Amino acid sequence: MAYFNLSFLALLLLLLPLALLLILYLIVRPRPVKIPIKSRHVFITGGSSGIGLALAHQAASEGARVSILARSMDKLEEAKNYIQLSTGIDVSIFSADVRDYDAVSKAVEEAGPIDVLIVNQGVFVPEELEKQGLDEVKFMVDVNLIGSFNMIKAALPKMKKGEDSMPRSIALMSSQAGQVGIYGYTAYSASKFGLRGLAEALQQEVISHDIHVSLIFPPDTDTPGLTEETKKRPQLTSIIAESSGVMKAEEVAKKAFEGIKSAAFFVPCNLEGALLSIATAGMSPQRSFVMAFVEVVAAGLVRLVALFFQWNWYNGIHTWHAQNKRA
Ligand SMILES: NC(=O)C1=CN([C@@H]2O[C@H](COP(=O)(O)OP(=O)(O)OC[C@H]3O[C@@H](n4cnc5c(N)ncnc54)[C@H](OP(=O)(O)O)[C@@H]3O)[C@@H](O)[C@H]2O)C=CC1
Ligand SMILES: CCCCCCCCCCCCCCCC(=O)[C@@H](N)CO
Repeated sequence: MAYFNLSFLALLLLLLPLALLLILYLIVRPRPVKIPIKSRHVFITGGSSGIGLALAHQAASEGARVSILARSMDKLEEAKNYIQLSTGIDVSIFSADVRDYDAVSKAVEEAGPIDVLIVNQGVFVPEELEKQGLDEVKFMVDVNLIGSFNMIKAALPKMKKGEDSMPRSIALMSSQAGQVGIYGYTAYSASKFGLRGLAEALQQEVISHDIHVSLIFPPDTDTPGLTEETKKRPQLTSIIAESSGVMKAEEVAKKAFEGIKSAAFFVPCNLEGALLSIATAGMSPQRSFVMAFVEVVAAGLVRLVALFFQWNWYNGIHTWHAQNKRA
């Protein structure tokens, strides 16, 4: 009898997760889809530097037709030459400020219909809100958030009527600071959290046109932008950001393309990022039933880990203030 009960229990323990996996397999929406890159038109904003340049290089290496957009023509030409030399691919360049809708619209018109739009441009000036000028706050929101609206508004009509019948992608470059608010990043985090709302709503609007939205969440990444940023970053910003380490732009680009190709809605880039994505899954879509399973089963435990991170960060903030009062 005891033997029977035990094996029954073991069977149940095995069947429950299998049943959950089956249910999730049946219900995950949107459905999994593959986005081909080879021979397709990949348009990257902020493609002349850092992560954007690494993305452009990777797209070219995979045989895509690549266009990049940024303000400085000099940096665009430098990027074009670099990619030409290392891949033999000729990249189209467009000089425009994403804050200028007409300029962006004209660039998109010239570039032709886009298959994969990567909205990657971004600016970051970390400072405590009390010290930061509202002009800088507005600058970050304008470039990172409103600039992304401008890009998508300009590209969407032609993306809907794609030339081929293959699925297309709109990918947005967020940041781990777009998943959790970080000291010194009130404006930056707000601009990146904004991208999440944009992405979630947009995915529902474009799904019937076979367009798939991805949100990429890198940690600190070694780029010209980060070099500038660290010169003026509050110490506490760096201490908290160190929880997730630093990646190379090429590594982020590789993760980003893996995510884009599998049309993942959330694209974390490192282990901490994977945890962060489970902790902040919320009501975001999830196409992978395996990831959905992990999210459901690990939710409580990952929340506990998140609370330990907050414990650690707040202790750090208190300690820092105590020390700097004495100094
Ligand atoms: N580096 C990091 O630690 C992390 C970065 N990110 C995000 O990744 C993205 C790229 O960052 P990163 O590679 O470090 O940045 P870089 O500063 O190295 O490059 C930024 C790119 O964006 C372009 N750009 C900036 N402002 C505008 C504008 N108004 N209109 C058009 N293009 C513009 C720049 O060209 P130009 O100046 O000529 O216009 C450049 O090509 C950003 O969205 C950033 O928030 C996310 C997490 C971490
Ligand atoms: C469940 C537990 C999760 C634990 C992991 C938490 C780690 C969070 C670290 C946040 C780092 C933010 C870096 C922002 C980089 C950036 O965007 C700037 N460099 C500007 O470009």
